[in-house]
Amino acid sequence: MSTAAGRPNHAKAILGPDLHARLSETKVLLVGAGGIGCELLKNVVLTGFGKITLLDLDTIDLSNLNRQFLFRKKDVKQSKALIAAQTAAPFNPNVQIMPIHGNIKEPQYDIEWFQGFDLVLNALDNLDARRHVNKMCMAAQVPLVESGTAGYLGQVQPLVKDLTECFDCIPKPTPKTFPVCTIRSTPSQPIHCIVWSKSYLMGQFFGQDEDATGELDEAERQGENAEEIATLRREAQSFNAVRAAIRDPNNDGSAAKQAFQKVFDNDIRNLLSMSDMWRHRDPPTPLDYDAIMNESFVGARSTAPPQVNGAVNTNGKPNGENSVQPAASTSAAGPKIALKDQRKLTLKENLELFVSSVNHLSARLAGGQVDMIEFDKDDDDTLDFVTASSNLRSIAYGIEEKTRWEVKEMAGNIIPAIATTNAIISGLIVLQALHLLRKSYDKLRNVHLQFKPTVPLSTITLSKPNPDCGICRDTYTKVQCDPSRTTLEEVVKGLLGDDAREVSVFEDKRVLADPDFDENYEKTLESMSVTRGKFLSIADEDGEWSTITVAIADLPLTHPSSGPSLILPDPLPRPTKKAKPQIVAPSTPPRASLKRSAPDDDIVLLDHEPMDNGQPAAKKQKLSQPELSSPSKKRKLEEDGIVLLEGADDKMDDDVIVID
Ligand SMILES: Nc1ncnc2c1ncn2[C@@H]1O[C@H](COP(=O)(O)OP(=O)(O)OP(=O)(O)O)[C@@H](O)[C@H]1O
Ligand SMILES: [Zn+2]
Repeated sequence: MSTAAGRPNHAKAILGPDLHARLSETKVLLVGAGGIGCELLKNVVLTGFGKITLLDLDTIDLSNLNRQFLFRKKDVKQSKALIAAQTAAPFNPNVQIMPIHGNIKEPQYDIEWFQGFDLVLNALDNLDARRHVNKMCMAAQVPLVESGTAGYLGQVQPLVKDLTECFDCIPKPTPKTFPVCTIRSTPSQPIHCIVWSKSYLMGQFFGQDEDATGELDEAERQGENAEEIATLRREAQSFNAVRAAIRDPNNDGSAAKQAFQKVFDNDIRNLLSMSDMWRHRDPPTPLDYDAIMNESFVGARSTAPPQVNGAVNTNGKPNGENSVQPAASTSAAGPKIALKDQRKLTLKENLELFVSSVNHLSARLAGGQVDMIEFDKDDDDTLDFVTASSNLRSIAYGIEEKTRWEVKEMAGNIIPAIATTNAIISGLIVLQALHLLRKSYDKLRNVHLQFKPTVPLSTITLSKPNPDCGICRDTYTKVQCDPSRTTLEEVVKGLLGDDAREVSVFEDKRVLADPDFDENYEKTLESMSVTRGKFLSIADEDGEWSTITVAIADLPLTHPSSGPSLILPDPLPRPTKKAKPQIVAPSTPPRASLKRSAPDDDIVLLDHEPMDNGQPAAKKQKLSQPELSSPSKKRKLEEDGIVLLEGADDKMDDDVIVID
């Protein structure tokens, strides 16, 4: 029987009537309707999970169609969740699919919402959303199956609070970073130029206006080197002039030339004047706009391969290392028939691409539709800009140029998505989900799809939670309240009851109170933006007791408006005694995080200041003080990219890009 109506019989025969009947009552949440999510939805529908909620924030892109089989060309630009639900619903008329077009991080998807599910299945593509769902599932005590694919590799991991590791038990590998001087002044590889262009230059030209004048005035007052400050001021002013020209509605195209001359000519000349810098390395060559355009430019080195048919460049030498870059408009890498994206551009072509991309981006900003533009690998104008500007920088520094295709891969950190991998992983997710529903916890496995033809799948018995984990070792609880009428003190003191321990209180990365800082206790939660969907963490000062993490939920709908503004849990949460505080990383080696595309995860631009959460300086300052005696919290903050400086002498790793 192969009709939709008959399909559940297959599942029933395999699962047995009991589990099959239970499945129809099972409420499952699927987060993500992309590559894995589409396959997974098809599987859960056919298996007979009766009540499926499918959530995705995105709309369908043309590039999704080669592997996200629930979508067709006519669906492009429509909500992924809606269309996936519509396409999959007829596969099994016995199931209900409730699609939601939204971001899982929105506050309405709070602890109570998560508690409405029996099971959560992740099909996400970024660390941030994965960590969020992990925390929500730990707080709501709902089992989660986490998954990811990267090319031919994949992983499925069931996560159950108190029974197994959670997603955050093992620190994820530190994102790839480069020393700031390499990016700013002394690149030696194509990736350095791509990072510079994507993460620095894009922001300077098209990003939000960050007026550095105040900071420089302050630095001057503090007695910093006056000459250096004057140079920084000049640099900021010339960037401001270019930014203004780019945003000028009357820009006649001259902004692109101005931008080019600033970064590829003037700035390089300034760098060359620091002769010490070039004692042991090859100096860069300033690029001359007019000479390149009229094909008379001589001077920059190119590593572009020789042209076909033994072609020679304008000065008679074959192209290659240390030869002179021709300004000719023929392709440096091959015949004209090569795909536009897959051939290297000449110097002049790169300049022309720079000019046209700046003009396009400038028109978008000057038109007032947007006030800033960020790099997006699927936005042709930003990709053109990053391709052209990174290649121009490479040429100035004698580094090999890259094709637009290669730049897209490197800047977008893309590993090709493989539909078969997604299909295998989605099948494995359902198998683990069934173990969870049967409560066959001893059968749960961490499964890896690997590149070994003889052993394509490896299964690993699940590890116990890491006792130092800053997420799953917390004691979770919930308060229902009206945040506009409830003070921090009412919540904290109410939850601690007779417990008179000294504590610090956090909301995410913000320190709201500690034993020496109690001004916030009398404030309402709302005045500190602690509202529905957020968590407060109450950490023991001595690190002896587990942190109490409190989910903020709304008052019940039936709660009388004249009733109390806060309903505390009954019984009150009981933190557990920690074995011994440790400030060491767990012994388990970090595993590779499986994410196929995570352009924003791979590069960290760290400022000397801790992350600005829009908080006043005093509170940000709190973060840099050593009172964070809850070791798990400290480790978690460090993983989040917050650097806790223990004292005045503490130094930042120099393996970090600091862009100011
Ligand atoms: N915070 C979030 N809330 C809801 N959905 C999310 C969130 N973050 C990511 N997603 C969704 O997770 C899905 C991941 O799927 P996938 O990795 O196939 O990405 P994609 O965007 O479809 O593909 P590609 O990145 O290759 O263009 C995407 O559809 C994305 O919209
Ligand atoms: Zn954990």
